Amino acid sequence: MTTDAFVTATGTHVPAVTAETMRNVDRVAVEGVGLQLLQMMENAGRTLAHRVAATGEEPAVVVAGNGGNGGGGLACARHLHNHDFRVAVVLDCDPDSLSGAAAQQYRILDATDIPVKIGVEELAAFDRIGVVVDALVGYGLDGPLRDPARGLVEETNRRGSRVVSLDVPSGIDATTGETLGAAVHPETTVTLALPKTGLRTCPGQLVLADIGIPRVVYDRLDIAYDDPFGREWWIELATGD
Ligand SMILES: NC(=O)C1=CN([C@@H]2O[C@H](COP(=O)(O)OP(=O)(O)OC[C@H]3O[C@@H](n4cnc5c(N)ncnc54)[C@H](O)[C@@H]3O)[C@@H](O)[C@H]2O)[C@H](O)CC1
Ligand SMILES: [K+]
Repeated sequence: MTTDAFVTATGTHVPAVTAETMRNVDRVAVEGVGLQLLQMMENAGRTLAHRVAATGEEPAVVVAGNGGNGGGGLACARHLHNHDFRVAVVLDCDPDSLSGAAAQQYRILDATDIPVKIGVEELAAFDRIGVVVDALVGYGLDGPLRDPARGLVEETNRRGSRVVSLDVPSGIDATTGETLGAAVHPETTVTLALPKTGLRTCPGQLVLADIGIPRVVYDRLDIAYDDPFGREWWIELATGD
């Protein structure tokens, strides 16, 4: 299901999609045209790194879950580190519980000297945090945030840190926009490929990142898509009101 709810600075209308439709986009991208999740995740992480760098804040602390959202955060940490930004990672889980593309991202990260810590006590132990990168949960939220993710969100909010969220602010339902318990309050959300219907009421700036999905995928899913990016790799969106 899509609703035409976002518009670019040049007036292009961008269809918003539910979490279910986004899963279908991922499925057709992988099974239909051969784009791998790891490729899309890497594109997501690199664009996120650009937006985090633009805050001018250091250190950046990437708070990462164990799914696709977390994997994008791990890629972001590596791209920031490659460009001499001070960065650390706080996982909400033991790295051994990572799987698929997120585990592949962690394996690469583990070859670097980026500090990786686990749990809310480690987040609280930072003397100073320039910006929190919220890569805990994206469109895979299944209900009110549970610990440890909830504790990490509450600590982030307690600190009052600047926050940049990946895809969907953690704790907000990607389809309905409901906050089902605790949720972060990002200044910027970098959402991926297409905006989600639940982002209409999203606080702060909304940036849409191209993660390399060819438009044929949208055509196959009958999603009315006018290229919103032109010569840009990411663009700012406003609600279409
Ligand atoms: N084409 C795209 O849009 C792509 C998006 N990518 C990113 O992948 C996520 C979706 O990944 P998925 O693994 O399906 O789910 P999440 O990572 O969002 O969430 C699963 C993660 O969250 C935990 N969790 C879920 N509900 C709760 C809860 N109520 N309380 C606590 N924790 C919860 C769960 O345990 C998992 O750890 C998308 O948002 C993008 O960021 C891909 O990178 C590439 C393609
Ligand atoms: K998130």
